Amino acid sequence: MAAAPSSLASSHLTRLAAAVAAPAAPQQLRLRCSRRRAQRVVAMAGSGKFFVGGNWKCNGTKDSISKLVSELNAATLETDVDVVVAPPFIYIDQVKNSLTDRIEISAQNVWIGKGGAYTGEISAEQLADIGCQWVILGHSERRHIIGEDDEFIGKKAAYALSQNVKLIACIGELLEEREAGKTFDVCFKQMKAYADSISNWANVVIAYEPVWAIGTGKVASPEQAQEVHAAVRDWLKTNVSPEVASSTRIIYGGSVNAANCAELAKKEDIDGFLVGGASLKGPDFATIINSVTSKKVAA
Ligand SMILES: O=C(CO)COP(=O)(O)O
Repeated sequence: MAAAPSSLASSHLTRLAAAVAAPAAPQQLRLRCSRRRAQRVVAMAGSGKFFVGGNWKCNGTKDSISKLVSELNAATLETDVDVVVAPPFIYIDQVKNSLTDRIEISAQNVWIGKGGAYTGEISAEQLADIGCQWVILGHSERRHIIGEDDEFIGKKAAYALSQNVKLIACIGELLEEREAGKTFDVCFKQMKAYADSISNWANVVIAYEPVWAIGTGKVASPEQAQEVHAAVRDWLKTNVSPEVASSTRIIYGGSVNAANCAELAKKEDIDGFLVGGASLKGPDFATIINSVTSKKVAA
């Protein structure tokens, strides 16, 4: 692990404040990834299904979650979208017992290995036991506020997958890393840590979440997101396999909302979204899920 959580937390907050104050970073990335439209038959290839996750983070009460679940149960959702919500651990059982089976459940974290004398932790076996099918790992808030590093995240990923808990594997660069032209380097390093630990990618979704876009209202432009998604897919092609590159969904997260989702969804390599704040409002989250229709039009 890196520095102490408290200093990490304050420097992270400083960065977030800077990101809010600063204009979006000029695009400094090298356009070294070829457009591979010819290789991907439709706007979304691979496993085919658009994927939308709602990361509720450390939000909610029994009452507010009950209201949100009612909104989601009442929503009309496009059928060809995989939908997952990630409540705080303590409400997973409530959500599991009240939410339509149409939507799967994710945890926001998991212990690195088998359960036991690990105070305050939750194991992958326990997630599986209560019917929680997914876990989000490598989220920037756990990397930069809690201090989880690549190796720790990779081990968690491997263990969760070994217990048949599917993985939403987050990556993403800080604002200063983007401004220094290091976006690809940072994302590829984070990808390598996953690749070193993962042997079967069938149950993995990659979430590109630029840290400067998370919770700031500064969404990446569709071009900025597409550029990184295409680069990550090329990285998978070179470093894992062409099959994994074309079948693994790469979703975007960071200030996605009901108004900006359609333009993002049109991009070839954006296979869905990981949504924070807007996933706490049922109708908005439903609009984001249903932005798959923009993808179909773009195809
Ligand atoms: O961190 C996120 C999802 O994991 C994104 O959060 P926001 O949608 O609130 O920016």
